[in-house]
Amino acid sequence: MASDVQEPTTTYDEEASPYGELRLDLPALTALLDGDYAEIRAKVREGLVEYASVLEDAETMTRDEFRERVKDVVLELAATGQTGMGFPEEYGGGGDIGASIAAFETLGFGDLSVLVKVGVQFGLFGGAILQLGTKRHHDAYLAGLVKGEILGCFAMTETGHGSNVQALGTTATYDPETQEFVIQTGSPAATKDYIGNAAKHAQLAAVFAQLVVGGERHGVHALVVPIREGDTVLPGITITDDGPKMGLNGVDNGRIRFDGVRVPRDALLDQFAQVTEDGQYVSEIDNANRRFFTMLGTLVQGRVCVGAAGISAAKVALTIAVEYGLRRRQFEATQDDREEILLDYGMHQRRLFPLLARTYALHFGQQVLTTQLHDIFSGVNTDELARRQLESRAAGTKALATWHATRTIQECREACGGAGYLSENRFTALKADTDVFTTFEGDNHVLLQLVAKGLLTDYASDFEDLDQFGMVRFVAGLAVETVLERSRAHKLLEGLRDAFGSDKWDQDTGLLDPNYHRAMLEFREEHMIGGVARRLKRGIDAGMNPGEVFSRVQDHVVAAARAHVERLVLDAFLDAVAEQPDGDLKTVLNLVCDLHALSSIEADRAWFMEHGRLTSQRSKAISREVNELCRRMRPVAGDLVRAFGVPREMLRSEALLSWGEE
Ligand SMILES: Cc1cc2nc3c(=O)[nH]c(=O)nc-3n(C[C@H](O)[C@H](O)[C@H](O)COP(=O)(O)OP(=O)(O)OC[C@H]3O[C@@H](n4cnc5c(N)ncnc54)[C@H](O)[C@@H]3O)c2cc1C
Repeated sequence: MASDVQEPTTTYDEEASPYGELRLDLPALTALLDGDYAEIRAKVREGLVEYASVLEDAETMTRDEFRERVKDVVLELAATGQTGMGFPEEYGGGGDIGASIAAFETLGFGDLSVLVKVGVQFGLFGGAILQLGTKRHHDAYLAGLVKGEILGCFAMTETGHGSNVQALGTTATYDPETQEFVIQTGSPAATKDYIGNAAKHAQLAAVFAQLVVGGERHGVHALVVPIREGDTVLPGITITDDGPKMGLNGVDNGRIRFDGVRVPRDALLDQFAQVTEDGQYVSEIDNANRRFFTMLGTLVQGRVCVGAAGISAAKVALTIAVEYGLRRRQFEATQDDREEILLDYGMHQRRLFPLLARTYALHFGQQVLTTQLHDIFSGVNTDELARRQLESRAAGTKALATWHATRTIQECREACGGAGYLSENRFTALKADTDVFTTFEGDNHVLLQLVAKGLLTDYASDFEDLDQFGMVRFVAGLAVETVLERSRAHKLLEGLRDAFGSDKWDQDTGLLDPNYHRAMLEFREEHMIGGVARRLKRGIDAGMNPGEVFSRVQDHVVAAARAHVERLVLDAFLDAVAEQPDGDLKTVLNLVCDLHALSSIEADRAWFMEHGRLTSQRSKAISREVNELCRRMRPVAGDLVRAFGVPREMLRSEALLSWGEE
């Protein structure tokens, strides 16, 4: 695609602009976005182009044919080594977790059934074997699954329980006579449900079940259970298809029931708990809750990947909408004798550019998360607190990124008008396939409650022992001063007054001052966390049931968590900009970051006004500034989306993207 499609019709007073004339070095920006794993991303991009026809196959093939096609693509990818990068080298993997996330993120530009099937096979199933299993499981399965010779599924969710996994109904009961576990589904609600790879292709399942040893229940554990040989489902196992879905129809999701299925003692993935031959349950982690959350914590990579994929899907949508906006004309709006370019309309800029800026912010937020994950899982960082913070950050980033994807894809579809509605222009698949990102790997609202739990308890060492009610009791049990201390908003305000040298820092500071942006987001975060803590404590002190207190405060809890992650994302963007040497690239990034920060404040201006941080005058000034920033972004908008490096073939949209060419 040409990089100089249409010059904007709007002119600017460059001298009056704090950014001056905008020039963008496209390769330099792409290199910055691709980061440390540019080579791997390039390889995955090439691969995407090779099997680009899969995007069309999703529309033309029957569901059964398409599932087989997707499976074949996944196996081809496995053969090239693109999907095994996170596994140890001794089993044919690449031994680099950061690389595996970068590869997955880049795969997110392509067909999302392929992406999700890769996620199920290598991330979920492979991740369970790697993280929850021990050497004998690694020796038995890893080399085969990395090559795609062993296909597996991750059978955690049941019809009755998705978010509350601790309440699963499937049981694995140890029989010391035969040294086997007996897997039993029990009630219909305990049927494994929505399980990717289960309906057709998986030979093995990592089954999550309540472990019963010597008549005693020890909570949820995972076991490897063979479910199929060739196409034949094994005795005692019933598998049914989940049927057509809203999207991702290249993935074979299914339901599994187990009736007295026996597996050897070795089938228990026993990294965190073992069962001896004579039926003794042994674990170094005494507390069942903590054990459970420790096990789940090792699977955090799945969440990191889904957030990354959401951001990639948003990039695809924005690339199409901005490129189309640079070509499509409607109405004669200026003196020019031609109709106006869509992207020159203020409204079009307003709709797309804040989303584009936020995509950049989330990209940098995700980069920080990936680095943290890599360091912790590669043993570079062994700090326990950092591990807990990583889990929280992964949950929060996944929620923000996937909601952002849903919103962005819809706006971009509308921005392409009727053309956006045609399947050949990609939005049908983007909308349908990403919709569930907000639900799987943890429902977003539930994930944000997890984030809030960490914040309210300051990631205390017993953080993982606490369920919702435990958390309420924990906060309620804190001394009043401690709860007040948790609300650092007051102190923060004093600090800000000193730092800005003004009592009215929130009115006097320049709207484009990054310290102002950060201060606003930090104030909101601290104020909200403090407010939640006080409300929880007040409810308990008044003798209310902890469950009821929590339920009443829940909207506040989720808002606080969201505010926290918003601030983390802004910090990541600010840091990325600050690290750049002075020059054109930094200037453009500053503009994008300013737009992200100010449009975020604008989006929540009711809250800031309610809490005395924004006068109505300043609020209006912020809206004017957002408009101005959008106008200024217009000349570089095309290159800002091109820097994402979405391969042309992944956009499809032939007619749409050649619009206006003679
Ligand atoms: C296409 C697809 C693929 C999937 N693949 C797999 C897979 O391979 N393996 C697997 O194990 N699972 C898989 N899942 C399951 C998925 O992880 C669950 O659907 C998800 O965790 C949500 O659980 P649920 O459906 O039971 O929803 P529920 O937990 O019933 O939630 C329903 C609604 O209630 C709300 N809610 C729940 N609890 C609370 C609370 N405490 N407070 C306030 N609101 C609450 C939620 O926000 C949500 O909006 C898949 C699902 C789909 C749709």
